[in-house]
Amino acid sequence: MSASIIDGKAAAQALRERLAIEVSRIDAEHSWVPGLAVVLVGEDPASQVYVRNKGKQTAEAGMRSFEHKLPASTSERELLALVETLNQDDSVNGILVQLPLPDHIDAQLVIETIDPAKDVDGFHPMNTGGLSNGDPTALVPCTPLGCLMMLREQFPGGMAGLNAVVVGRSNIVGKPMAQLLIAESCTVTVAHSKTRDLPALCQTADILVAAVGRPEMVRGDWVKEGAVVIDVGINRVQLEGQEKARLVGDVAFTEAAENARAITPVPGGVGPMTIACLLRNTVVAACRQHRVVCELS
Ligand SMILES: Nc1nc(=O)c2c([nH]1)NC[C@@H]1CN(c3ccc(C(=O)N[C@@H](CCC(=O)O)C(=O)O)cc3)C=[N+]21
Repeated sequence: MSASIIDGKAAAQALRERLAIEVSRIDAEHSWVPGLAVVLVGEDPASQVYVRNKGKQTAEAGMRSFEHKLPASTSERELLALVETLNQDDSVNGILVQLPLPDHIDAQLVIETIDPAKDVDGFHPMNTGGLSNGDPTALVPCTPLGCLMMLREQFPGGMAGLNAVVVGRSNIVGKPMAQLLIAESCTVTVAHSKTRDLPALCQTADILVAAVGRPEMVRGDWVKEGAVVIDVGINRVQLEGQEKARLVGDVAFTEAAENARAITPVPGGVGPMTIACLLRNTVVAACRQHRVVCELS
């Protein structure tokens, strides 16, 4: 079988178009627009890519974008004070503090300082707890949410009873992805660096989500015939004799595409959907804060 390629870029654009329509409806009926604040401390390259695309797309959807770029030397106290200011600011409906943060800042403390109602990353314990309890009002982390949306398109009849393997157990992707798949009634296994015989485990997966951050670790023969493969990895690899770094996923794409029924590419797969879901979470959060019904389909 040769896999169909899941077009995350197109799916993200379609989602952003629906968001723009909802934002203009809200503006017309209620005279406010959702606002998203992004805080970047220091100069992590992955975060810079993210911020670049995000600011543009927030504005294109008709929303307000507030960027706070702070030097790497910013103290924990200063960052917490900024978060508290943003918590109090009614024009800010969503707050995202880019991770990773410099070592001298306690990232968990920063996350726990964000008002859970404005935590559009879905990292606050109130939201992670809500997700695991099946609370429909919990804000869901953007990357796993984007993966779920693409999976739902692949399984019009639902995912109940399917074997899902999530490779990676991070708080940002692996754990919340597993929760979402459990809620879809999949049988979920979370694999990680200590997992024994990872290839054999992956071969049992109807749904395989790779989120480990290791370039092309998942090989073609790990993929079951007809599986749907979601590649969350965004790895910059420097090839010899080439000037520019190339982006590759956690999955060896060409090999895996021979066995998979459908697969996300890198770039153009999960990445664009992550940003679109961030905007979605901001619109949803803004509607809740204003106690108006969100009419997103
Ligand atoms: N609090 C927080 N939340 C995050 O969600 C978060 C973060 N911190 N820190 C950094 C990482 C990274 N991240 C990306 C999202 C989209 C693309 C993206 O759109 N990638 C394009 C490629 C862009 C390119 O060409 O370089 C694609 O995959 O097609 C990349 C990276 C979100 N992150």
